[in-house]
Amino acid sequence: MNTPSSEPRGPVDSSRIPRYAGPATFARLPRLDEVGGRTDVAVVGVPFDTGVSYRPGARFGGNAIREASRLLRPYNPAQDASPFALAQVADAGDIAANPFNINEAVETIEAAADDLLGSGARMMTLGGDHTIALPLLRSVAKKHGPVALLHFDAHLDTWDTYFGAEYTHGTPFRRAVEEGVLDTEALSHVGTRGPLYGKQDLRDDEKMGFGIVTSADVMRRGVDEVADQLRQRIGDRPLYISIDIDVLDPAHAPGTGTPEAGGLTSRELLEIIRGLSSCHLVSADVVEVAPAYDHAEITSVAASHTAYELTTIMSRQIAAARG
Ligand SMILES: N=C(N)NCCCC(=O)O
Ligand SMILES: [Zn+2]
Ligand SMILES: [Zn+2]
Repeated sequence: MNTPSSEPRGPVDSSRIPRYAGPATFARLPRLDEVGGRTDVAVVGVPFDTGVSYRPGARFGGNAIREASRLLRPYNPAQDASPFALAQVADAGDIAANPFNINEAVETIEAAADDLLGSGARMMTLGGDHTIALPLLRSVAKKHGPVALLHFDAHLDTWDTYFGAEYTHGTPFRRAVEEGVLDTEALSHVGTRGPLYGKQDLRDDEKMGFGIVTSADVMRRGVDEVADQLRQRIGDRPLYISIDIDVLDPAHAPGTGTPEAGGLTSRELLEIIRGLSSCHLVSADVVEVAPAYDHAEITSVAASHTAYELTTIMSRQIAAARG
């Protein structure tokens, strides 16, 4: 059992056991049951993609990210931290969501998140399609109240319905605003681009409280200025970061279901995240990795590094809070 006085159990030592050997956990970390069922940061998969509007396949994203994360090393120089030594990080396996019933799947994901967050863990969730952000945010809000949201995505995901369905990967953040689980003073999309259904999409989104940093804004203003602006908007509120991997340009993330040209580079994404290391990050997700469209693990490597930076932020804060 991990207690503040016991040392966290870290990843398998890749100088003794080849990193390509054995079943994959995120970053070769222990499974949750190997650390007594309690952890500070739970990396959890949600193999669910019944909410997609175009190419399916994100149900395989979590395991692709785990496979691609074998090469992550324990010290993160960009944040000057050893995330797996500062706090216990463990792989909590997958949430078994019903692929034939979206409403039931959303309930299952919320209940599983309640259990993990209730045990004191922060969640680093690996999707799955973007539908899963809604039950995750519901659960986070039960614990922290309405949270600030930083949403990296080519898309707004604040649309209303598709084919009459309310729970889809294009609608989670409209539902979240309607349900009051978000702090509407601190909502930002980053990396937005591509064609919309109409100008009203932007008006609706603004009315919900979102600010937009487009992909072109990131290019023109640079990552430091963008991170500064986001930090100011977030302040010391509890923050949830949701990263749709299609925020990256298809050159950096071909393995996804709804690709849009003109996106961020993986370097830009990682640098913006690092610029947010002082924010109070309560949980995060990386979603929409669909390995069937990937090549040479380009997308899943980018996603694994993204999850590594987010995990580092959470671990540093947990260690700092312990003093
Ligand atoms: N969340 C993602 N990846 N995509 C949403 C796109 C919704 C649409 O097809 O309009
Ligand atoms: Zn998207
Ligand atoms: Zn999305």
